[in-house]
Amino acid sequence: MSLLSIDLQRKIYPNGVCAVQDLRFSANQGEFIALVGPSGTGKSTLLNMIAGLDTDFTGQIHSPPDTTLSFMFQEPRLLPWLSVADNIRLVLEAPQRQHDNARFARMETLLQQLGLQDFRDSFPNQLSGGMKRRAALVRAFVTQPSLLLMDEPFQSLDEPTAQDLRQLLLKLWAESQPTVLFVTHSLNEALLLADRVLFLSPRPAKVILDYRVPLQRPRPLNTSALQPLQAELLQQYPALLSGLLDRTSEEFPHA
Ligand SMILES: Nc1ncnc2c1ncn2[C@@H]1O[C@H](COP(=O)(O)OP(=O)(O)OP(=O)(O)O)[C@@H](O)[C@H]1O
Repeated sequence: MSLLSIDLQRKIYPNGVCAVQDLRFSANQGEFIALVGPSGTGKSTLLNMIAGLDTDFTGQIHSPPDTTLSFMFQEPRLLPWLSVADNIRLVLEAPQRQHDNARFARMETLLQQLGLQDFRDSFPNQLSGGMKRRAALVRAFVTQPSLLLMDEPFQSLDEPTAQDLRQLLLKLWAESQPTVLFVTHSLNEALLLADRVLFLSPRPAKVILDYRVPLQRPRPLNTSALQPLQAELLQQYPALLSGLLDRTSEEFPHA
């Protein structure tokens, strides 16, 4: 069943930059979709439009009226003057949300599950980069969203930490099955996580390949298992992927 349907004709910023043109796709309930494309093509712009943060565009974005949304950004965006627990409570106590004890219980479970139970009263500047991302993951999942937007959430972390977070994300996703749109520069990360990879053109962004990842779940931890897929993709779509593969081979060494 479709959760999200995107039919965008155009997004032009006031300075004349056209970030998105003729971009169309739909996402089913519970699907994990990676968006991969060159730097500056319009990936963040697209997520902002889907989240309703940017409404100045021509086109349609449809989702059922009861869709609930979480957004995890490149930076964890924790408020520095609040503890980990208070940062998370903030989304539970947002004015439009009813006080719901089950959600507070869920916060405690997630803090435990992500190994943050002893850091619930710590402040963000007392946490490592990986722990801040864990807190951001708790915040993203605690409201049990039906749509989760993730904009390069594991960028600029060391590779083992990023790999741990990817596994945690897959576990949380499997438990509650939100539809995920995950922006990444890394083909390996996309192949490891997603059911489908949407490859975007250079700006203005449009979908140039909608690729279904032919791998069973649970996904292999060892990224060398992804090499045959990469090779096959490169053979089939050489012009499309050569740039991406060059960029990602360094950043994602074999586990
Ligand atoms: N507020 C803005 N005003 C004008 N131009 C903008 C604005 N925000 C983004 N752009 C431009 O729109 C284009 C798309 O930007 P966007 O951040 O969506 O790309 P991206 O694919 O997410 O990039 P990256 O992979 O580097 O994060 C870029 O050329 C960018 O400079």
